[in-house]
Amino acid sequence: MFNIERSTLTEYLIDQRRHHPEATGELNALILQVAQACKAISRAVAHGALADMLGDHGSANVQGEQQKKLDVLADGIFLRATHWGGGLAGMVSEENEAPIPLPAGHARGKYLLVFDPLDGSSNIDVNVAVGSIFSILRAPTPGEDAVADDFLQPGTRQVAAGYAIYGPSTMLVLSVGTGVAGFTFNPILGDFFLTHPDIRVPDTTREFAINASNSRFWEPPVRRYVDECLAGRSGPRGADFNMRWIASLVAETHRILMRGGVFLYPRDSKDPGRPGRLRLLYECNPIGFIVEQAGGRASTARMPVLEVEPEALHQRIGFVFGSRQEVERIETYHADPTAGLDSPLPLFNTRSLFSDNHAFSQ
Ligand SMILES: O=P(O)(O)OC[C@H]1O[C@](O)(COP(=O)(O)O)[C@@H](O)[C@@H]1O
Ligand SMILES: [Mg+2]
Ligand SMILES: [Mg+2]
Repeated sequence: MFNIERSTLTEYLIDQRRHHPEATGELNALILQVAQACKAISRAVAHGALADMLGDHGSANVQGEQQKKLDVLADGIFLRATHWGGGLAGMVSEENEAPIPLPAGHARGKYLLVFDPLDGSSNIDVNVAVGSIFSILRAPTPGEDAVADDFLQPGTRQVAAGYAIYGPSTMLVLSVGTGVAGFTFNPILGDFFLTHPDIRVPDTTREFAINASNSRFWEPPVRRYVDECLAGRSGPRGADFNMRWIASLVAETHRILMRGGVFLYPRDSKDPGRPGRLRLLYECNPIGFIVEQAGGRASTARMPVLEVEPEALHQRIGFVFGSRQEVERIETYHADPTAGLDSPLPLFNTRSLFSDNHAFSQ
């Protein structure tokens, strides 16, 4: 049961470092500090009401969202676990408007850390899985304090990204750019062990995730996509679809990595000041990096999300990711909202993007 024959996270990182003979070990040290933070947050989440962890903190963050006690605690844990480490030139968190100042009189490193310390906050009080998300970028001026503009790098430049999920078991899912590996936390040994060595997102799926309460604000291509899924076997897709909505991005991501699926939190007209719900730098980019490294696709529905040039630290954006064929279909609908509508049969019969739809052509 202790699985000590499996690689630990540390062993995995040392092994990955062999691909980079010039590496100093700073990246590995930083990832291990993040993992340390996730262990501490996992304990806090697990103790729940016993440790007075539930409920509101009574404050609002920079985005005007009510902070939960665990949002604030997890933010502090991330900060303390990483800011003395030496590898960092700066850090940005969901919970802080500006980059968090690093301790004075301490050498600056070559990496930037961007994180969502507690994702899925609305689920804390109802005991549903939550998580933490992180992204690591190179500092444009290593050795010096980073400024806000230094963090505005497209997701393609991420060196590493990952998330921890605090569910029935705690897991860390990580990519250092060589695929995706999943580690399960052994609370008795206090370490993460490699349990999912090469996670791949299946190309096809019959499961989608979207917050349907926003449907009146959706754009026509999203409405069309969902309508076609809901139409099931008798509709143009010729297959029944299942639906999930957990309202924890990490939990949705984990499900999609484990068994496929497609997730949409698209651009909508709910709040004109917010083109989308999720934040580019510490939600969409790290999750997009993981998903693409696992062979899936991550998009704004109009372009690959990792290619977006960020404009602000807390920028929101439409986000669609998961099984490649479904994301490509949604992108096609956005590029041409009437694609295939004039001639219902040919689109679904040809050996094209939609050629997986055997049932309809039968
Ligand atoms: O409540 P909604 O609109 O369904 O939004 C759910 C989304 O909001 C989030 O909880 C936002 O993240 P935070 O909890 O870190 O603010 C995502 O995890 C989730 O996908
Ligand atoms: Mg979040
Ligand atoms: Mg959060």
